[in-house]
Amino acid sequence: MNNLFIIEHPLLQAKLTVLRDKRTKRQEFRQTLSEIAMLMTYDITRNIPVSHVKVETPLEETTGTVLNKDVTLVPILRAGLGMIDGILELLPDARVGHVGVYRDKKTLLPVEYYLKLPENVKETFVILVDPMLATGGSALAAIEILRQKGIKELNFLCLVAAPEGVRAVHEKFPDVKIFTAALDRQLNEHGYILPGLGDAGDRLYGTE
Ligand SMILES: O=P(O)(O)OC[C@H]1O[C@H](OP(=O)(O)OP(=O)(O)O)[C@H](O)[C@@H]1O
Ligand SMILES: O=c1cc[nH]c(=O)[nH]1
Ligand SMILES: [Mg+2]
Repeated sequence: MNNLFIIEHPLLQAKLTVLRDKRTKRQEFRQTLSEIAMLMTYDITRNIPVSHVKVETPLEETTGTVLNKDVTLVPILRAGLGMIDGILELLPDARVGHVGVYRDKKTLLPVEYYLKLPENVKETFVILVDPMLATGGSALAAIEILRQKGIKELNFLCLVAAPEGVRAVHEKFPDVKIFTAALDRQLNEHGYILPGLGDAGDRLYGTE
């Protein structure tokens, strides 16, 4: 699939296994999700725009690299928040916008309830963040909102994706880059990802 990037690094896959394990308790789940997000940031920023500057080492002048675009992280509440601290470890200066979308448990349709973005968001490198891409409804709702704000280039960082969700996003927005640690098998009849890791928001916040 075009514009789908599966990050298969062993360190990351080992952490994903901890998250999948139903015995993993809240504190370890939180910590591990944050760590995995940090590791994925390394990959997702591979194509971030840079410029070159002169730098003096103690021995001579050489050419160095600086990032030349501000970064905006946009977590989809609530579960996306669980990845933000880890990403900020590598991008401490990033701005954070918030999009509140939850999935109605019966209809599985997205319900939007909050939006706050930085003023200049369309001039920045934007990373939309949510650990779970299931039917794709929540991601699509968030992407529509960001597109309406004039954001053209979008990177979507998730952890576990279902083929149904990837298809739904790419049917409508083929140019959105989706980065994930796993492309799982399918959705069950309640819209949960199989094998998945359960309800990410509930496991993070103890609301199961
Ligand atoms: O692709 P979809 O079918 O839309 O499902 C994925 C969404 O479901 C979960 O959120 P949830 O609705 O449980 O909200 P929460 O994060 O507040 O728990 C998850 O964090 C995604 O946002
Ligand atoms: O498997 C799933 C699907 C949607 N949301 C989750 O948190 N988990
Ligand atoms: Mg949830």
